[in-house]
Amino acid sequence: MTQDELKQAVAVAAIQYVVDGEIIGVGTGSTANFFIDELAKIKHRIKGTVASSEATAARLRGHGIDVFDLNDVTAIAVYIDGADEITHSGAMIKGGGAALTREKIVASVSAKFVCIADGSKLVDVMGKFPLPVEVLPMARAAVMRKLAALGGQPKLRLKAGSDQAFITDNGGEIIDVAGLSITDPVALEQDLNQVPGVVAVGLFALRGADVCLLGTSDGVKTLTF
Ligand SMILES: O=C(CO)[C@H](O)[C@H](O)COP(=O)(O)O
Repeated sequence: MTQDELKQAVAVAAIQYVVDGEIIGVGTGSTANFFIDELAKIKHRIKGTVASSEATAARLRGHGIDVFDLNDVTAIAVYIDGADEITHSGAMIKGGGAALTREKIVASVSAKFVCIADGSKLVDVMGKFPLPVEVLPMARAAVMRKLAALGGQPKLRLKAGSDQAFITDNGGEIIDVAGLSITDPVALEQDLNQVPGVVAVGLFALRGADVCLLGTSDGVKTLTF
């Protein structure tokens, strides 16, 4: 199976976690996009959604699915999103699609986090995928020095085909940190959360996934944490 077929398979499997009559949190990225297209087929069953990015909101609305402002919502039944890496304990690196801050906020309000990923995302130790960190632009250099002091190789994310910084939906910039071997993701997330100028770190360990639907050539495997 191709990687896209695996993503499609987990997107289909995720529909069983959609709670009828409730608001669903929706992630960002290519796997989340497959899920959105599946969700559109049962949109009459849900109250609506909260989106983790402008791109996701646009895709949901394109399917005629209601998108609520998080400020108008008190509870989200389930949050469904992809990941760049996930461990056997449900900790994740996210933010390859630059939506980590809103993803973390929407996930924090959600009763359950269902991660949907192709099998290549399951790792023993995270860090092969560079860790995305969203920063306020004025703090970029200061935060990069701190990240280098932690042993990482920080690199400012650029707009594709340009030498300009990529700007997130929140007006922030993204630093991608290579070279980290993340043996204690909870401690690293706590430490990086304390660095002034960091808006959000793409480590989801303090609030990891509750379930991971993993696409493999043997079918969709369900990991629960
Ligand atoms: O965190 C994310 C976006 O910020 C994505 O969930 C992550 O990058 C995985 O993306 P894809 O499903 O395209 O592999």
